Amino acid sequence: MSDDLKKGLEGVLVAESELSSIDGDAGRLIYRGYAIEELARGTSYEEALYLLWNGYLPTEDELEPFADALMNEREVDDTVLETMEKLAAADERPMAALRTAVSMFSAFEPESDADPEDLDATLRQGRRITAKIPTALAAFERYRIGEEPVDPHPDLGLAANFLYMLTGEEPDDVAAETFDQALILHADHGLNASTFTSMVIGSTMADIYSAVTGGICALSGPLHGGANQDVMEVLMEIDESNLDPLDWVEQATDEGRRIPGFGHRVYNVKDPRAKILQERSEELAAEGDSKWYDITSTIEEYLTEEKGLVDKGIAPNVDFYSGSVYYQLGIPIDMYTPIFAMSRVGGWIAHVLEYQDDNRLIRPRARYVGSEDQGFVPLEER
Ligand SMILES: CC(=O)SCCNC(=O)CCNC(=O)[C@H](O)C(C)(C)COP(=O)(O)OP(=O)(O)OC[C@H]1O[C@@H](n2cnc3c(N)ncnc32)[C@H](O)[C@@H]1OP(=O)(O)O
Ligand SMILES: O=C([O-])CC(=O)C(=O)O
Repeated sequence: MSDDLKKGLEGVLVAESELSSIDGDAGRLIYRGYAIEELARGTSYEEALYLLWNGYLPTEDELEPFADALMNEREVDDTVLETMEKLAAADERPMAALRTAVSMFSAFEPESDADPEDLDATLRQGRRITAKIPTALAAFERYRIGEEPVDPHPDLGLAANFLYMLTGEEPDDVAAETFDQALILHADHGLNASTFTSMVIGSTMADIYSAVTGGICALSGPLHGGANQDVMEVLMEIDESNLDPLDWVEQATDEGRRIPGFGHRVYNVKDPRAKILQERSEELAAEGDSKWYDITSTIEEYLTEEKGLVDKGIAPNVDFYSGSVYYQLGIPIDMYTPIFAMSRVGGWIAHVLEYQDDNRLIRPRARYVGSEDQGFVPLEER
């Protein structure tokens, strides 16, 4: 037994996986052997899900029933909708509402009595969760703006349907394709903190609802999925400060503030997903308001080149450009992290199933550095 302390489990190997691989020095990400760039440009989120869950890219004949099954399971029980309405009225945060919604879905799971070792049943349960998350989230947003939820659209895939349920209007092709691509880019990423959380929960053979709920909790933090919202808030803070963006960043870094959307445990170079999202952000900017793209790219250039962060291995991560993309799609800022969850649920489910297929309880240890002998004193004598 090694006594080496690996704070934050950095570099600790805990599992084998065929799902995704990251080369942090080359800035390369693959899902099951396919480069993320090819998947982002050539597939839909449904195809990426199929790939992660089944191990290969589907044919058209395989994709159709898979996408239909997802469509048929989009509706959520009225009790969930009523809860979304109450949480919206209580000004709850969308990420917390989503956490509650997923936990509630299990009450309406038709296969709730399935044997935990029946991994086919777990996958069907996971598919139901994945199908319902956009519906619950969009309903929450509708209630928040004083509108009724919009029923799922019978002809739209997961990405376009979410935008439709959010706004009540069918998105144009650019919006639907950009959002679909963002979902593909966020679907999996090795043993990141939220996926590992789901795996730890899954390793106890707890149900997939618990594992996904735990993943949502871990994703919500600012060091992980919460950073995409923080990036947009920083951009707005810069805009409202009336300072030159570079003066603002100079001041922030001098004060020791961490710039959200920068830095990564695995990448020492720019995240390949950030490159793709940057392209999307630039394209959207060319058609509309270029302000957010301009501020973001100016900050990147300044931090990486002039401040030398790139030499320290600190570069833009996936969250750096997703904010300006979502903003230009008209998505409310506090929905950015829930959208990340809407996509990453695919990876959580895939990793839990892969791990449970050859399960061993995850249980590390801590080095005890407390006192060995305090000398016990009964309550009345303390
Ligand atoms: C989807 C995702 O989860 S991607 C990550 C999203 N999170 C963010 O964007 C938040 C900002 N980034 C960070 O806080 C970090 O880079 C993390 C948490 C992502 C990775 O952290 P770790 O691998 O644990 O690195 P750690 O926190 O030890 O930082 C290492 C060094 O880089 C510096 N650093 C890391 N990120 C940043 C940043 N965004 N801005 C400035 N400096 C940074 C740290 O100050 C530290 O410097 P030091 O050694 O001189 O003290
Ligand atoms: O891998 C990580 O640690 C964080 C990340 O980029 C992700 O989860 O997409």
